[in-house]
Amino acid sequence: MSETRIAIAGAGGRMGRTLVQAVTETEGLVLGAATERAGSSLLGADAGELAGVGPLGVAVAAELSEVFDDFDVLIDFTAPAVTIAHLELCRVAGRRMVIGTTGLDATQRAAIAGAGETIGIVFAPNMSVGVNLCFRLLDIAARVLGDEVDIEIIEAHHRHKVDAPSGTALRMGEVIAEALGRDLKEVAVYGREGHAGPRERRTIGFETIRAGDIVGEHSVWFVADGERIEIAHKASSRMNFARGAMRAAGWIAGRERGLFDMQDVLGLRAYR
Ligand SMILES: NC(=O)C1=CN([C@@H]2O[C@H](COP(=O)(O)OP(=O)(O)OC[C@H]3O[C@@H](n4cnc5c(N)ncnc54)[C@H](OP(=O)(O)O)[C@@H]3O)[C@@H](O)[C@H]2O)C=CC1
Ligand SMILES: O=C(O)C1=N[C@H](C(=O)O)C[C@H](O)C1
Repeated sequence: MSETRIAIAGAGGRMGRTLVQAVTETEGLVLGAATERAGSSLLGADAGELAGVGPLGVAVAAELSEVFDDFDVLIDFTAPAVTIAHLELCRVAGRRMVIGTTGLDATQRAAIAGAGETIGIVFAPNMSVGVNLCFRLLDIAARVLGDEVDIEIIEAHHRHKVDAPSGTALRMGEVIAEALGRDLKEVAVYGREGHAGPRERRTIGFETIRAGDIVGEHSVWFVADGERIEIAHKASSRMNFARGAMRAAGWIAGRERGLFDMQDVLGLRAYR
C-alpha cells in the first residue's frame, strides 16, 4: 500500500514541530511538505531539523500553492484566518484536510462545513483520544445528573494561547448542553465579576486560566448539594494531540468528501 503524503502548515509552531515528529513516527504516513508564514525566518529550513528529528529533505515553503504536488492531506494547526485561506486552496485543488485550529467564528465554521461537500475534512478542537473519551463521559454524566446539578467548565493553558475559552471547553459545553436540551448560546456564562447575582441552575459556567507552560487542562464539575463529580483531562505533552491528528490523517485519506470530527475517526459515535 502506498504511503499518504502529509503537509504540515505552521511547521515552526508548537504543534507544527510536534506534528512533523509524529509523522516520522507513524507507519503509512510520510512528510511531503511543510509551510510557514511568508516572511518567516524559518522559510527554507529543513522541517525535520526544526522538529528535532534530523533532516527529512523537506524545506519549509511560504505558500501552500508551491507544494500542492507534494501532499495528499494537509494538517493545519495555525490560526483561524490562515486555516480558512488554506481551506479554500485545498477545496479548489482537491486536497483533504485535518484541522486542529481553534477560535474560529460561526462564519469560518460554516466555510469548513461548506468545503466538506467537496473534500474530506476532519475538524476537531482536540485530537487527543482521552479528551474525546471525556466528551462521551460528559454526555453520560449530563444525561444522568440532569437538572439536579450546577455545571462549571474550568480550563487552563499556557501563556501564549490567544483564544478563550479553549475550543475543547466550548465543545464540552456543547456536548453537555445538547445532552440536557439546552442552547449553549443562551445558557453559557463566561467568567463572573462584580455583582453577578445568585447562580441560575440551567447556566453552564466557563472559567479560563492562562499561565506558564501548561499544555492543556480541562475539568468539568457537576455539583449537587453534598457531592461533586469531576471529569478531568490533563495533557502534559502535545504528542497526544499530534498522534490523534495522525490517526485522523490516515482515516481521512480514504474518504473522498465530508466533514468529520474525532468522534468519527475513533468510532465513538457508537457509544451515544
Ligand atoms: N485540535 C487540537 O488537538 C489542538 C489544537 N490546537 C490549536 O492549534 C492552533 C496552533 O497552536 P500552537 O501550535 O500552539 O500555535 P503556534 O502559534 O505555536 O503555531 C502556529 C504556527 O502557524 C504559523 N503561521 C502563521 N501564519 C501562517 C501562514 N500563513 N502559513 C503557515 N503558517 C503560518 C505561525 O507562525 P508565526 O508564529 O511566525 O506567526 C506559527 O508557527 C491553535 O488554534 C490551538 O488552539 C493546539 C493544540 C491541540
Ligand atoms: O492552544 C492550545 O495549546 C490548545 N488548544 C486546544 C483548545 O483550544 O482546546 C486544545 C488543547 O487543549 C491545546
